[in-house]
Parts: sequence; structure tokens; C-alpha cells
Amino acid sequence: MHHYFIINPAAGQGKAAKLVPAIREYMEGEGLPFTIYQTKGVGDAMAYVRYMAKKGPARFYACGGDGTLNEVVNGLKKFPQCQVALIPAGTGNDFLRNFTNMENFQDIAAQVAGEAVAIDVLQVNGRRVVNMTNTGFDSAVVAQAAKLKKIPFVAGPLAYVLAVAVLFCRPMGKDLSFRTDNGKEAKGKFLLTALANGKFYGGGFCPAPMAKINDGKLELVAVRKVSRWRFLHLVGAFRKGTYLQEPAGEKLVFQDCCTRVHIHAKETQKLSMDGEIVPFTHLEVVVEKGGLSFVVPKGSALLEERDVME
Ligand SMILES: Nc1ncnc2c1ncn2[C@@H]1O[C@H](COP(=O)(O)OP(=O)(O)OP(=O)(O)O)[C@@H](O)[C@H]1O
Repeated sequence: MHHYFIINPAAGQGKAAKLVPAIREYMEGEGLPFTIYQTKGVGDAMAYVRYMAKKGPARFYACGGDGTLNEVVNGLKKFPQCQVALIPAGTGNDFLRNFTNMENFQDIAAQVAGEAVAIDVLQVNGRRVVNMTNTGFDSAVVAQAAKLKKIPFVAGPLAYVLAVAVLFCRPMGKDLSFRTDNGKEAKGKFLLTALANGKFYGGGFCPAPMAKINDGKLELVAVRKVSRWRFLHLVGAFRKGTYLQEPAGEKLVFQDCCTRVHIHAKETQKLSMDGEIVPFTHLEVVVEKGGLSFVVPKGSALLEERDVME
């Protein structure tokens, strides 16, 4: 089997490019067939992977963040015989947090020796999402930070802090309506909505501690509009994944574990798909059960809910 290493030089402020010497040394030492490819811009990883997958079964290592992984996974939409691995070199690396012994993901030998397992992916209006798709205050922060980063001397974390401050002063809560294939419905103003395959997003926030990437289900959590004061109070619990146990949690959150969700927004909203922002008014999110062959490096395993809560 051929091994393709897809390096995103823009991810994690250049972390991925630093992996190249170790990859080359290991693969040459083992005499394994491999190719290292540096992506040239947005969409290039997807196009390259789609082209190479036509040549036959192969393993594609996404070397970057969740955005790079998303592109590789979308490139393999029609190639179930190909495998995907992740060598984390991004900023947030949230998908990785769904596994134990995360350090093994950096170890080229453990990656090459790893076995592929079937995991679920989400189809969001036809595009694949491997970790999380979300809308509300959080996706607005990502979009606002991207704008602020264009200002000289405003980079990295500062852009996010400023974005939170700007949005905190604006009206919060968006008009959304939901329908799931379990027959659950909800309508009203919502602060944050996450449709989760994985448990984490935003650099370690845990909106869906009960999500499992191989259970054939997605977790829908939609937090209703609350006062700014309550919002501030909830942030810590939201980060830890304990907010669902808050008093009046059932009234606060519309929640379902299902396989299909329809969402309608009264006005155009920003949607994050594994961290990439797109506009939407209508969404259909469907689980593609076991749709991806994902390599778990030797020595790692899937994280259970109890591991998060400990
Ligand atoms: N050569 C390139 N130049 C600029 N952008 C690129 C290039 N190659 C890929 N990209 C884009 O870089 C974006 C960010 O990549 P990625 O999400 O992997 O990194 P990150 O944002 O640092 O990490 P994370 O999502 O884990 O926080 C993706 O949208 C991808 O399409």
C-alpha cells in the first residue's frame, strides 16, 4: 500500500513542514513506498487526494489541523478502500482529543503500524464533516477573528479575545428551528448549536461529552439564549463538558442523539464545518455510519465518555 503524507504548510503556523525530515527518515529506513505532498492553498489537499485515490488502495496522512483532515476526508468520498490518518500539526487539533495516548499520533512508526477502524462522518448539506459542525456565538467568533487578523499586529489568540469582546456587546441568540429523525422539534432563540461526531471543538471545549465517533449517531446540543451574566457563568462548565448537568439543564439545552437533523435559520447564519466558516439558512445533517477508514496509531484507542468526565 502506498503512503501519502499531505503537508499543509499554513497549518499551526508552520508546524507541519517540520515533520518532513522525520517522515522521510522513517519511511526510507523501512523501505516503504511513500510520497510527501505540500498543499498549495485552500482545496488543494482535497483535489490531490481525490486524484491519487483513483490509482488504488492507499493510506493518506493529513499533516495539519482539523481543516486539513476535513479536506482529505472529502477527497476520499468515493474511495472507501483508502485509509485516512492524522498527524496533528494544527492550532486546535480537536479531533485528536477523541483518542487516548495522543502523543502516539506524532510518532511516525506508531502511525505506520496503526490499524484502520471504521468511524462515522457527518454529511452536512452534502459536504463531509469529521469532527463537528456548529453555529452561533462560537462560529461568529471564528469569522470575526478572521476579519480582525487582517489588522496589523492583531494575530493568533489576541484576534479571538477581541472577537469575543466585540460579539459579547452585540445582540446574542439566533432564530432557529430544529427537526430530528427521532421526531423531536424545537424553535426559538439559540446561543450555540453543535452537531457532534467528536466530543471537542474550539481548542478543547467539550460541548458533547457523550459523542462517540463510531456509534452511528450524532449528538445535537443547542443551548438556548440566556442572559449575558448566565452565559459568563456557563463558559467554564461548557469547556469541561459538565454544562448538561447544570440546574435546569433540560430547559437550557435542546438535545438529541439521532442520525438526521434539519435546521432552518430565519436569517443567514455562519456555520463552522470542522473550523471552516460557510453561510447557511437551511441545513441537513446526516450520519454516514462507518463511512471512513481511520487509522488509530499503535498504542492509542477511542476515548470513552468516562475518560472525559474524570
Ligand atoms: N499552502 C496553503 N496556504 C494557505 N492555506 C492553506 C494551504 N494549504 C491548505 N491551506 C488551508 O489552511 C487552512 C487551515 O488548515 P488547518 O485547519 O489544518 O490548520 P489550523 O487552522 O492551524 O488547525 P486547527 O483547525 O486544528 O485549529 C485550511 O482551510 C486549508 O484549506
